[in-house]
Amino acid sequence: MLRIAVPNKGSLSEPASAMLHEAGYRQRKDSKELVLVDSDNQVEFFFLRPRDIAVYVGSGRLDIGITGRDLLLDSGSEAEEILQLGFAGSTFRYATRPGTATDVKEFGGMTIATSYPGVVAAHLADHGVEASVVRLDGAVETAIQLGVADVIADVVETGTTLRNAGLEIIGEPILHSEAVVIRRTGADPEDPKVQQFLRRLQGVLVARRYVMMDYDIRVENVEAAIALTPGLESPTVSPLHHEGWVAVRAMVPSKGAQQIMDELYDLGARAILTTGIHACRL
Ligand SMILES: Nc1ncnc2c1ncn2[C@@H]1O[C@H](COP(=O)(O)OP(=O)(O)OP(=O)(O)O)[C@@H](O)[C@H]1O
Ligand SMILES: O=P(O)(O)OC[C@H]1O[C@H](OP(=O)(O)OP(=O)(O)O)[C@H](O)[C@@H]1O
Ligand SMILES: [Mg+2]
Repeated sequence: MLRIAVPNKGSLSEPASAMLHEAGYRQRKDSKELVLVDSDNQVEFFFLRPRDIAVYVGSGRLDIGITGRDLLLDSGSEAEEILQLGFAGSTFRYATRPGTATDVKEFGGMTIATSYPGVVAAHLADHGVEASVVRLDGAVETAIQLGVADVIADVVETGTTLRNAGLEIIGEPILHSEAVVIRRTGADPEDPKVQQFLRRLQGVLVARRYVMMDYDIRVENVEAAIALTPGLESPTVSPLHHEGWVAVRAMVPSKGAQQIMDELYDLGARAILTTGIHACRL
């Protein structure tokens, strides 16, 4: 049985379970459940604190896990990213009160509060800056107001929390994070159980990002039309009973599908339909 770590709380928890459910796996009904066996699919899910997941996977106790790239890097565990999941996207950045500093290089001798001390210490070392790092569990933005730190380093999504705390961003993002699937560094990349799990999640990603587009078009315009809808490999072009016309079927990114439909219409395509993809294996 494949043993998989899933976040039990926080920003990653709900979208991770939703994605697993879409991929055909059983998910827990009660948020107090810690372990769930999906015998039909031969997997066992362990619902763990997001911050602990890289530790379990890095130790080899669990085969794979879903966590945030920032948490993986901060843990320093012997685990690596094998698939990006496209949710819980954020940047990790420094911020401070206006007037404190304008560049990381000015942080020397200051105190930096963060929930990610591993990431921050490594970043400061890379920039040759000697500063103290104070680890806090959350609500890090308040640390400056309460005099615990001069600078914070924290997750930024919309920037609203920083603005509300009267803080301004300093420098470029320390990293870009999103939810990722991880496994132990050096684990067998060909493991068929892991490969099947990844194909299922990739199927969900594709089903979320693409729609199927069908349309009819005159033969002489088909080349111009398929330039707009090249598909992932190659579009299907089938003859129609109506002479001089063909039917085209191709996957197109759902973002921008309406614009493609407008352009196809202008090219003379008709009966242009898009349908959602429920699941797929490429
Ligand atoms: N506002 C946010 N937008 C996107 N991703 C976020 C946000 N806040 C946290 N994350 C991501 O969630 C993961 C951290 O999960 P964790 O459960 O530790 O914190 P959380 O989601 O802030 O939950 P909580 O603070 O309620 O415990 C990280 O990968 C982080 O990048
Ligand atoms: O840029 P924003 O859209 O404002 O989002 C970023 C905030 O979201 C998270 O906080 P959370 O609500 O999880 O509280 P926490 O600080 O206690 O983790 C994160 O730690 C930031 O504080
Ligand atoms: Mg948080």
